[in-house]
Amino acid sequence: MGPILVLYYSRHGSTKRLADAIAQGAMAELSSLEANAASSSTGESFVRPEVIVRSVASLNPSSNGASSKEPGLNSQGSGEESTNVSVEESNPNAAPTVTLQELERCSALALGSPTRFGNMAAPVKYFLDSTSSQWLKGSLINKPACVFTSSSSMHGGQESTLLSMMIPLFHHGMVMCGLPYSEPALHETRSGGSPYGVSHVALDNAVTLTEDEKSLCIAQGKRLANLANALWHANNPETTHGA
Ligand SMILES: Cc1cc2nc3c(=O)[nH]c(=O)nc-3n(C[C@H](O)[C@H](O)[C@H](O)COP(=O)(O)O)c2cc1C
Repeated sequence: MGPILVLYYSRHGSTKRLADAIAQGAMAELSSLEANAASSSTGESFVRPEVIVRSVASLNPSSNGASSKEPGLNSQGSGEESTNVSVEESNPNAAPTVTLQELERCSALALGSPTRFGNMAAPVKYFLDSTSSQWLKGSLINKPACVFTSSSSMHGGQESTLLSMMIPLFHHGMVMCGLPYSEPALHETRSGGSPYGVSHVALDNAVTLTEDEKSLCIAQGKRLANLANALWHANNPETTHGA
């Protein structure tokens, strides 16, 4: 069973916090699956998969003089599409950059992006647009996935961003999982969190997650890991749990 991949882009750190909390939930679920297998009377063994946290690469520096604040503008600032993409600084504390092999090998994917005009950020879309060979090979078919986002305002397009990130994952044949309303924090949250996926509202650029946001991330990570194990086992009936 390949690693559970938590993949994100984050410029200021909020989306990274969500990613780290989802990874924490996934690891907790794997520990509990491992403990259950160890205490099982059937003597079933469980080979625990890794949880890896990765970021997508920033866009390449423009050599045509376009401002880093103006993605997509050409040197005349006309707004016409430039052949060189412009600089998008990433968080210096970002996780290592993902490779296509890591994506291909994963047994589950959590994909996160800041909300940008109600949509995913360009570096995330740019990365997804580089995955046609994984689509051709069907590498992600029947693997579970979830999506997450951070925005600066409560009604600034979190749900549309989450839905937009799901679309390419459906094309890849992934099995989308959100959060059920049996999660108490989904009823109680006064900030981020939705059945479409976990989120953070970074009012005044506050990157720290609320208790409800964090507990929903943990629940999302657990659900993703649990589904990864179940789906992988269903598709590989002859093999040891998690092997
Ligand atoms: C180009 C751009 C577009 C943005 N669009 C939105 C938006 O539509 N709605 C919103 O609430 N916040 C918007 N924001 C704010 C970010 O979503 C917010 O700061 C987010 O928490 C950043 O995540 P990060 O800390 O992971 O970088 C935008 C920011 C930028 C730079």
